[in-house]
Amino acid sequence: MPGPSRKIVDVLEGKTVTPPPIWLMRQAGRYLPEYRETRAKAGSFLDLCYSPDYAVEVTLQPIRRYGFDAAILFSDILVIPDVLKRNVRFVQGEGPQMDPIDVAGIEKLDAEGVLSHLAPVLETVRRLRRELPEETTLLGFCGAPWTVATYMIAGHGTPDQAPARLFAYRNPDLFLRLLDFLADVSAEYLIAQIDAGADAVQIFDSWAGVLGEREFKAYAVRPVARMIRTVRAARPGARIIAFAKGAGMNLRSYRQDTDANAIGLDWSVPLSFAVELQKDGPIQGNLDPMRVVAGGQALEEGIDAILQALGNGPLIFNLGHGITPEADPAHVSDLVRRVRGYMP
Ligand SMILES: Cc1c2[nH]c(c1CCC(=O)O)Cc1[nH]c(c(CCC(=O)O)c1C)Cc1[nH]c(c(CCC(=O)O)c1C)Cc1[nH]c(c(C)c1CCC(=O)O)C2
Repeated sequence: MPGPSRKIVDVLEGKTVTPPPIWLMRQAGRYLPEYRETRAKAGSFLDLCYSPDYAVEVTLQPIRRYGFDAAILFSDILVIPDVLKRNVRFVQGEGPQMDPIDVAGIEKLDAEGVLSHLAPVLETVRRLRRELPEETTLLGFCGAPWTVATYMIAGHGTPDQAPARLFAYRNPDLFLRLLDFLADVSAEYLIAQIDAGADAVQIFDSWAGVLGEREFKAYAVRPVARMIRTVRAARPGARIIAFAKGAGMNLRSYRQDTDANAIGLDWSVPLSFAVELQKDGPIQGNLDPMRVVAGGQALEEGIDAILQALGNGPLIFNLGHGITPEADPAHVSDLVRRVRGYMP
């Protein structure tokens, strides 16, 4: 029996859908008053991630408001270090923190019990697939090994991930083992999300842009390729979006090297280069989130430039990174209306 038609699934399988389907990275978040209200009730941010009732609710909020073509599971990439017992906490106004890991800590990492600790997140995925409209794609996700490792090594966010880069130069073999470990744990997590009902998954490599050429191959491409190989070996046909933020020219062979179905583009990727990348397959992106904050002409011009350059090929309309808390929800309505009104 053929399943329901989901536009983002169609694009991931190589089709051109006109107008292009749309969702936004961080579409559930602090720019929405209803999110802030649920967040206040839930306790800590991790409590929100591990409570299926609240996590389902905040995932659905932007779908109800805007009718996006995809819902993305509400969780965080840092649940992986959390279940690896790194003592993750989200301090209001300071971003995420955890116990920094050292050589001895890496040698002691143990994947035992990881999936059972993530059971509430998988329960959220199952409930979402039941509650979402048939035509809405459900996206699961996780962080890429490099990006997750940067937080594990520094113990917090940094402007350029100097601690992880330095650690990798000083301990190259151990660092590769850490990335392989994270790749294998994360692949199992993605397989479990797919089994729970995710139609596709996105791998977020938010810090790919701080890597030199050789390090990009070793720390961004290789572990993500390993993850995708593992997921596809277990679940043939699994649909995967890989988003390597700030990767620039390194994106040229990223799709081929990782075997992702679609690649995500940040707003610094020139549209002329995006056109080249789209010749090899589906792309996702790449509106500057600040255009959504600005609204008006800045928003309209940014949308139109993307639609003109990329709207007649396989495109998932999205931002070039997550929407920010300052964004006006009314500007998001304007964005959705304009993309849906596109006629080639
Ligand atoms: C690097 C990264 C993280 N988390 C994530 C990434 C990769 C994407 C990116 O680069 O933005 C991914 C993420 N984080 C969140 C989602 C949920 C789904 C969605 O709506 O996109 C997703 C997909 C919720 C969240 N994750 C976080 C929030 C805000 C927490 C709050 O409500 O107080 C949300 C809605 C917290 C978080 N989580 C993280 C940071 C650095 C922060 C603090 C910065 C901030 O506060 O915005 C780690």
